[in-house]
Amino acid sequence: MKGKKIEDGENCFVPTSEIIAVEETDLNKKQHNSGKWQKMAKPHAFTVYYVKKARNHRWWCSDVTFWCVDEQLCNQWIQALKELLELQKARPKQLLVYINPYGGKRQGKRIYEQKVAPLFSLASISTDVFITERANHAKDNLFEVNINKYDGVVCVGGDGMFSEVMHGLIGRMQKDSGIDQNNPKAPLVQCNIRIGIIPAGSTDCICYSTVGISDPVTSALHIIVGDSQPLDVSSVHHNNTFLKYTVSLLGYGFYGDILKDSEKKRWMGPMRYDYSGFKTFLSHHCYEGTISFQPAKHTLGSPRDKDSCRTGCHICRQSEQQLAEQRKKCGLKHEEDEEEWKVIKGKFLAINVVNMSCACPRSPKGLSPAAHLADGSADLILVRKCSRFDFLRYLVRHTNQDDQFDFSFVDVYRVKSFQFTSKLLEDNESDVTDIGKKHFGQFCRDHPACCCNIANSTWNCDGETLDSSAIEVRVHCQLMKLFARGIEENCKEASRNQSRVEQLL
Ligand SMILES: CCCCCCCCCCCCC/C=C/[C@@H](O)[C@H](CO)NC(=O)CCCCCCCCCCCCCCC
Ligand SMILES: Nc1ncnc2c1ncn2[C@@H]1O[C@H](COP(=O)(O)OP(=O)(O)OP(=O)(O)O)[C@@H](O)[C@H]1O
Ligand SMILES: [Ca+2]
Repeated sequence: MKGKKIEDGENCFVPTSEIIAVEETDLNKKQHNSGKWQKMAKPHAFTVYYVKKARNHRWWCSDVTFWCVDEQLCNQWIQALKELLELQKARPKQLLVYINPYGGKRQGKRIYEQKVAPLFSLASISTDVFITERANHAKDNLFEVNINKYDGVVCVGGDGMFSEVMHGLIGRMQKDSGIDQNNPKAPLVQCNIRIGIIPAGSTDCICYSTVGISDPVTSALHIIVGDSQPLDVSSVHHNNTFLKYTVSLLGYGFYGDILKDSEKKRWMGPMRYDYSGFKTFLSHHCYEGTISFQPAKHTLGSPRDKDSCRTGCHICRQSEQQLAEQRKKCGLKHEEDEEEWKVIKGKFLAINVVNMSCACPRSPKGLSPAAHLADGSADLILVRKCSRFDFLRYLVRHTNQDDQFDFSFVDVYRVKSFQFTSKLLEDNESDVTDIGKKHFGQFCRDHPACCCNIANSTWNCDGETLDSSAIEVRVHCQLMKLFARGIEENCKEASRNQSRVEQLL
């Protein structure tokens, strides 16, 4: 925390919504060796802790101390400011915190204790902290706790840890409402308890894509000020059996293979993804299958838009309204039953379905830069069979300003539902006796010019593997909420203005 002292004739401007706490200042602890206050017999002071916005969406906690000769006046100020803070009704008072001590670089516990807990305590937030001892511990626990006691759930870890907490909360919500998650068409009940993410994982894509930076202090401050960002969630089913929910990447081929290989190298920490990424890139496998999807007609946006989803996004708001109206018109009928399906068959290096941009430190603009957080749609990115060199050109564009969709072998669609069946499965399931067709994969492997793999790939679902390759996916508009506000526009500008105001007043 950086502090400053406001003296005679100076002013400081801080919006109430960005005040973290107000405290009487202990002048015995605080040095007051400047100016006229030194001469004063018994000065009084109070400190206002507030959000300071820096570059690249980073927030930190700053403080300003106000000095005064009159004790009563000082107390009146403290009282008035505390009352103003009480009016900030969206702020959480009681949080349930889950820490994965083994995520990312295994720093979750230290990050929470050193960087986050002091801020929560400054903001008078009470916490029940739970350190996980095994995978799915947090998820299982969420089915048992008295959830109504809390104003939010915080997960300290990576995307996998977030996924656990999300499954716990959404699953609990459906169970309590008698909704069968195995029914792919079931209208899921929205989850109103917000989740906060303290990034301590390997990719931290969900945090990065919803806050703009992967930084524990910034995330803690978004929780403290009570931000709220609705988020689309997609459900994944196989043969009327629920598999998983996803909010970031559902990837087959390249990202599925990276994940599968990297799971054996967990000991390498976040580096495992680069190692397995390089290996998978060299192996250059493609997979054959059939994709069907329903285009998202309710949303105004397109994946090739130049503008991306920002705080208070109007595309998300209007798309959600449009969907609600459609649902009203259709009554009990499933509106998706009426809509057309598009079918695409082919050989793909990667099939990615993303509910958000999937921006992360490795790729600050993400897999689909114009994807929206809460518009009830996902972007389906198909990378068809191409040369290694072309695939590398495609990958490199995730790290620079060039358009990664501007390739003849890349197609992108905005969808509301999606299905995939691998060729291998189609062949095994069909009654065709043609041996050649049944062993298509084998032919491909034997054919030197073809890189199609005999085996299936695996689905990477927010960093977890799925057991089935044939899946059915549905986007559920704004199914849950995060303690975040999306990416703020002109962040640099905002921070420059704030400091200018502070200097001027
Ligand atoms: C030449 C450089 C090209 C760099 C291309 C970078 C593209 C990076 C795109 C990242 C997208 C992340 C999507 C988020 C997925 C999360 O739900 C999930 C769980 O945390 N993370 C991963 O699956 C973890 C996925 C990790 C992916 C790492 C990919 C690394 C690729 C390296 C390819 C090297 C080729 C070099 C050839 C000389
Ligand atoms: N105590 C624990 N022991 C082992 N595994 C755990 C424990 N707690 C949680 N997990 C599991 O660890 C997995 C990975 O955790 P996490 O997402 O935090 O880190 P990561 O995989 O390094 O990061 P990212 O998902 O951002 O790539 C999660 O799927 C979670 O279920
Ligand atoms: Ca979306």
